[in-house]
Amino acid sequence: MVNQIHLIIILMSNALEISGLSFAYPGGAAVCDGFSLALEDGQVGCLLGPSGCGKTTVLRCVAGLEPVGDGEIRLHGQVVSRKGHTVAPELRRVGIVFQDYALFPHLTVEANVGFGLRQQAATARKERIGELLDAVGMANLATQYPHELSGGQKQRVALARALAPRPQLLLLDEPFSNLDVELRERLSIEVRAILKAQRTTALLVTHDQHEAFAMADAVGVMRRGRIEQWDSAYNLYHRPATRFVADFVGEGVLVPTSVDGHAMWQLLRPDDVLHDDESPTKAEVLKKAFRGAEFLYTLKLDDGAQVLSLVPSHHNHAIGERIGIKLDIDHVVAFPRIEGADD
Ligand SMILES: Nc1ncnc2c1ncn2[C@@H]1O[C@H](COP(=O)(O)OP(=O)(O)OP(=O)(O)O)[C@@H](O)[C@H]1O
Repeated sequence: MVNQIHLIIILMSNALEISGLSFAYPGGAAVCDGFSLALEDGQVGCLLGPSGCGKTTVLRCVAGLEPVGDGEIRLHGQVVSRKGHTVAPELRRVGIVFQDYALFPHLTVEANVGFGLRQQAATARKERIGELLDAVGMANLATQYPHELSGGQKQRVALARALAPRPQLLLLDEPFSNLDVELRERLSIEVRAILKAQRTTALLVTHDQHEAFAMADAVGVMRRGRIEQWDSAYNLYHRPATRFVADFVGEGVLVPTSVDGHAMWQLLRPDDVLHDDESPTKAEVLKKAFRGAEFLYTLKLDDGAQVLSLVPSHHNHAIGERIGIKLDIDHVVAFPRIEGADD
């Protein structure tokens, strides 16, 4: 009976639930205060935010590396952190992938991957190592040492090592920030596919929104130790809940406007401002950035306001030229203009 109740609790509960978490480093100010989030089984979540907003600190609390103040952290319904109670990191079944790979230099790729499986019988261990090396595309490098691998290959091994013991949660702390942009984009997509294939619940931390968008089912934009908006990438971009989210996610400008007599800021994304030679509304080209398929133009309107416009790159206009524009706004996003509160 007790076991049945336990099973029902596990089935009903989230894989990870953080509620009302507060945390301060000894002698320091609060890093998190009233921080909450929940991840369902198999969901990939991401904390996205500027440097110093507390992303890594939240991961450290979830991993059991820091004792928490107020609030609770639960893994599949079991409280692993609350004030005065911290389940040790090695008892949480939480895997971690770090920015700097942290591989064992004296162990081969396969020994690194098998490190967390030392208690298992040799055959089962070998089978699991093989399965993971296949999943991350490293089977042909099984006997190499870390110093013989590229950055991307090292991070694949680190991922395989973290996944090998089937953690109930995987934490990834800026996993691709040491890699070049192209590889970063490719690996984010690959790693998401691997996590989904292994049905792993994961929480990623990054300040790179492309990485967040490529990998996560839901993204929490953090500011000063709290989540401002927990949402899909699409909604964060098109329906930002606060001015901070609008500023932090994607490109765009906030232009002053008036709605029903109220002073507001209206968000204009570069894809809201279209270039149209026939349009009577003209704007001056102040800056242009070539992006391959498109130019990102910074344009000055007649009232002095500046907007961005994404234009197919065969429309190659000179700085200082006046070009026709029109707005194509599907959904107006506006925030109240409050004196002194627009930081
Ligand atoms: N060991 C520590 N002792 C005292 N303060 C710390 C410690 N580690 C971090 N902090 C402080 O806590 C705050 C949050 O840091 P944290 O590393 O969690 O931010 P972050 O969002 O992960 O930043 P980044 O993107 O730069 O890694 C910062 O103000 C930082 O200075």
